[in-house]
Amino acid sequence: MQAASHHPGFAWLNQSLAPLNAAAEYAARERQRQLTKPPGSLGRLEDLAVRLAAMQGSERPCVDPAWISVFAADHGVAASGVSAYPQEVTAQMVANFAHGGAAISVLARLWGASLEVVDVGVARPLPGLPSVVAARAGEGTANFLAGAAMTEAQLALAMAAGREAAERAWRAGSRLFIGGEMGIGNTTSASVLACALLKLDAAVLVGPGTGLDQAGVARKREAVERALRLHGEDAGQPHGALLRLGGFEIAALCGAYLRCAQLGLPALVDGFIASVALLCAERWVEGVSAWCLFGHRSKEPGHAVVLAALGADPLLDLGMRLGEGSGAAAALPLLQAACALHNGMATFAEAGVAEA
Ligand SMILES: Cc1cc2ncn([C@H]3O[C@H](COP(=O)(O)O)[C@@H](O)[C@H]3O)c2cc1C
Ligand SMILES: O=C(O)c1cccnc1
Repeated sequence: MQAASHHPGFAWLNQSLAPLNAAAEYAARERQRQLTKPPGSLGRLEDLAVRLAAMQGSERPCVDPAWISVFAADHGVAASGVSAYPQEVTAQMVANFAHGGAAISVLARLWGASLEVVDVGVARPLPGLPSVVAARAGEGTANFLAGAAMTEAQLALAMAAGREAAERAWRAGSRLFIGGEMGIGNTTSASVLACALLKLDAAVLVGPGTGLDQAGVARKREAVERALRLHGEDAGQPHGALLRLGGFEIAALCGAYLRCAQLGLPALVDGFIASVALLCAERWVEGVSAWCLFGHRSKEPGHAVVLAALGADPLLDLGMRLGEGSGAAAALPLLQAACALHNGMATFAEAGVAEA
């Protein structure tokens, strides 16, 4: 763990990560060899079951019930014309999540996952949404083209919002955590965070987000370049990067992945923004990504770069570029299948099938 800050709000980050269980991993691998199929014939579904066994400390892994937290917040940089959509969409989508009408709402219902929405700092939340968890670190971040995006205290609050979501999932008996995000402008924040941490040029990371045209992408790239000139020196490590360039929802996701790794709760990672949050977490405390599986490769071009930096090879590549946790949720039934096959298939001995 790097010495980032003496702010007491970060003390929880000193807790050690949970260990992976080598005995359960071995037992699961042995079981896979005995199931009625040629060894290896279920491909990555076999590896998924074995990795989940190591994480859950059980020869018989299970991802149900799965838990989804969608973190929502606004971005000061949205005022600089970096998104195809206006900032109000963040609050409007929070209402849509609460009413069950968003893509992630449908997928959560379809696969039987519980879904909560956490307001980490929407600029102007719509009134009368009792089902939204309030964990507000502010009324959106400040525009990082003018100064730091947030204060130290706000960063601690936003990361604690993620920590608490992981703890709610854990207390509810969830076996898998999915984090999603909603925040107009957050692909700009995620791009500049990744540039600062990976020391890459804006051109490598910046893409269309919600659907900018060429001129829009050029404007966004210029904004990212300006932010790097302003903050790059102080943003080479995750604490400084999140403080100066972050979003509250990205910091919350970072905190959630860190807490999942401390608790020993496997996380299924979504697209570009979620992966950048995980990059922050992994740079903060090495080993967090060992607790993560990767749902999909987003069409946002920067995602491939961040996945490579994390050494990740996601399950799906469907051309999705939505966020909200939707790409992770789309991969959830594959994890369910991996566990069901692992736990439910007969062994050669049980079925009386001859081995090779
Ligand atoms: C209706 C709507 C629903 C969404 N759900 C997720 N996002 C996604 O788009 C945003 C990031 O793109 P950018 O940086 O270009 O603003 C985030 O809120 C992200 O989750 C959405 C965007 C829109 C418009
Ligand atoms: O991959 C993502 O997370 C993504 C891409 C574009 C827009 N919003 C989210």
